[in-house]
Amino acid sequence: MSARINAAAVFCGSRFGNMSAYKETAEAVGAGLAQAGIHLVYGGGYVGLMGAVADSAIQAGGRVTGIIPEFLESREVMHRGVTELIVTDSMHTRKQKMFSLADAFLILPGGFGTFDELMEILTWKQLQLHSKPILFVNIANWAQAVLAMLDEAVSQGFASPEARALIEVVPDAAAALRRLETVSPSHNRDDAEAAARM
Ligand SMILES: Nc1ncnc2c1ncn2[C@@H]1O[C@H](COP(=O)(O)O)[C@@H](O)[C@H]1O
Repeated sequence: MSARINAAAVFCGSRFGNMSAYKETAEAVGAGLAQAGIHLVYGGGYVGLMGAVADSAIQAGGRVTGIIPEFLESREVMHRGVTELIVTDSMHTRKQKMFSLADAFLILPGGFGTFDELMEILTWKQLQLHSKPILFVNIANWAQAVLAMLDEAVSQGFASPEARALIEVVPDAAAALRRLETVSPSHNRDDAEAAARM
């Protein structure tokens, strides 16, 4: 696969979850990005699926940038084997930096932090601050309840069907990696200008 984009940000859990498929998916995504020559941008931790995606990308020879806020350095066990580690002063700066480096976003299984990251990147897209793809990797239907919540917001008249369509749901790592092959780097918006509005 030849890379059409430079970098993808992966949002995922700082825990492994209850099914082996979650870790296997994180590893497949990490290795697949590396093999495609796509730079992995992630939250900088060594634990859970975050560590798994980074480790597999590193093992496959990929470029990995971890971005972690100073106060989480010890709690999430900062990964010291990554190509580049950026320590930020806040959670918000971390997300802004991840946003500005990435051409696309992959959401893997995770907990509340992953949900926060998903909703922020989705609402920035809803506000037309960016047009980068958001791929929700719905392994074993783990995200069914999240997707149902989004659908309900549309049903209840709180969100538009167009906004709901801003998330692409893919079933597994292979489908996510295939979709990335079709994405062009996003140059239609000045990231610095967009970041100033976030
Ligand atoms: N409130 C939060 N905002 C942004 N990011 C967060 C928040 N809480 C946790 N995080 C980060 O998200 C990832 C994954 O967390 P999980 O809860 O395991 O999904 C991790 O890097 C947290 O620091």
